[in-house]
Formats: sequence, C-alpha cells, structure tokens
Amino acid sequence: MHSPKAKNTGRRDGSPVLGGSFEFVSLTKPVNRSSPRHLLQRQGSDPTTARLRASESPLRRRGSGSSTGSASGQGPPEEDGIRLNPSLIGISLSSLLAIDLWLSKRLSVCACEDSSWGSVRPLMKLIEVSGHGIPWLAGAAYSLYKSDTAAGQEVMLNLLVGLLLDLILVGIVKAVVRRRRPAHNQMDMFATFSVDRYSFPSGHATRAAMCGRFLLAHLVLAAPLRVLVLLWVGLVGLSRVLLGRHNVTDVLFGFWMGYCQYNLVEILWFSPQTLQGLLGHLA
Ligand SMILES: CC(C)=CCC/C(C)=C/COP(=O)(O)O
Repeated sequence: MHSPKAKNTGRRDGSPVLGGSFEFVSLTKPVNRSSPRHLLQRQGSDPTTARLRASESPLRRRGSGSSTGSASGQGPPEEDGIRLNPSLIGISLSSLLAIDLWLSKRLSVCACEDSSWGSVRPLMKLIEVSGHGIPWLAGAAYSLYKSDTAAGQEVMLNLLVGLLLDLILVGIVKAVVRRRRPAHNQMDMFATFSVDRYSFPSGHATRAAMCGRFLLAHLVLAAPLRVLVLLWVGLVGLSRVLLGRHNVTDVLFGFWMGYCQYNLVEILWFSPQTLQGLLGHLA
C-alpha cells in the first residue's frame, strides 16, 4: 500500500499547514512521484480519502503488495492516483443519497398505525389505490369498450397504451436499479408484481404524472378540474413518501419519468385508422 511517510509537518490534528494556505490538487490525475512531500502527506491524512482507500480499493482489501511497486515503496500504481481522490460527483451523489434517506425517514409519518400520523394512513392508502395500475387499466379498458365515438375510442386506446408502456418501463428500470424499499415500509400493498419489491422509481408517481398530463391534454378542460388533477398528482407522490413506501428521489424521478412517458405516448399516438385496422384484425 502506498502511504507516503512524510514527516508530520502539519498541525497536531493532522491537518496540513502549507505556508498558511491550501493548495489545490488534481482529483483525477495520479499522484506523481515528483509531487512535493506536503501534497502527498495531505492526501494521506485526509479522513475521507483514507476511508475510501480502505473500503473501495480491491488491491487494499486483498492486502497484497502490487507488482507496480507500492509495497516496495517505489511509488503508487497509476490507478491508485485515481482511487485516492474521491471525485466531486461521487461525493455529491453520496451526500444527495444521505439527505434523501434522512428526509424520507423523517417524512414517513404514516408508515404504520403507530407512527406519528398513523391515523391518516387509511386516507393515504386510499390515495395509493387511486394511483394503482389496476383501476386505471380497468377504467381505460371499460371506457374504450363503452365509447361510441371514434375520438373517444382513440383517446382511450392511447391511454391504455400509455398505461401498459408505463408498467413495462417502470418494471425494467426497477429490475435494473434494484433499489430496496425503505426499511420502515410495510409491504402490504395490494396487487404487486415481483419487481415491486424495488422502489426506484415509484410506479405510482410515473403513472400519476403521465395520466395527469394525459388528462390535462385530452380530457379535462374546466379550470377547477385541472387544478384538481394537479393536486391529485402531487398527493399521489407525497403519499408514497408519507406511507414509507419510497424515498423522496424515487418519487421525484418517477414524476420526471412519467412526464417523459407522456411524450412517448404522443410520439406513438395511434390514429383512428390504425385503431380501425387493429379492431378489424380482432373482429
Ligand atoms: C398489478 C398492476 C397492474 C400494477 C402494479 C402497480 C403497483 C403496485 C406499482 C408499484 O408502485 P410503487 O412503485 O409506487 O410502489
């Protein structure tokens, strides 16, 4: 392991004193043997760097000296220069995730009956059902069947396509990302697929965002109803976190994904001609 054994020229707490000012070091370039000693010492004494070195480098986990000469004190292997320096993006992501987990835990006030807002849990579960896939699929299929105008049929068919697309895309992302649901979640949701044990993204949030946009674009015209639709979308997202089903980032990403899914529905839009062709094939 390369650990520069520079003499302690810093303060007692280990932080370096570089002539009264700090110097900036590249976060991506490997540490060069010709680097000044005080820079090497600074990297070795940084606690974040030290933790990352201990936990993330397979070379160190194996505890072996490498052929590139780190054990023999001939300088660090090239790749170590990168691993020693946590990137700004990495630190930002870890911080965002830590805030996400902390905030989501604080907001999960309806996670169970004993929670601080446990009495509101039934209402939150009602909002959950309103954004579930089954009522939406059943409602769209029934409206398609009952609709006696071509325009109505066209809209309902495309809503149905959007809902199916949403289930597929969310299932794929959940299966790829595999983020576990928060530990405080009670897995008592009705009618779930196996991928729904994962939480990223929230399927309710994607559906609410996509259907919300769909309703605003094709069905709801009166202003009070439009406000109600937006309110419902927001409530569905909020209820996911309050119920402890999701972290905040699952819902935010879900909203964004649902918003984009609607664009996809618009691109794929099935025309009355396509619809007639389809129905002709079915009949
Ligand atoms: C069974 C059908 C048709 C849909 C499942 C809907 C469902 C339970 C999605 C999970 O949503 P969250 O990811 O928001 O928990």
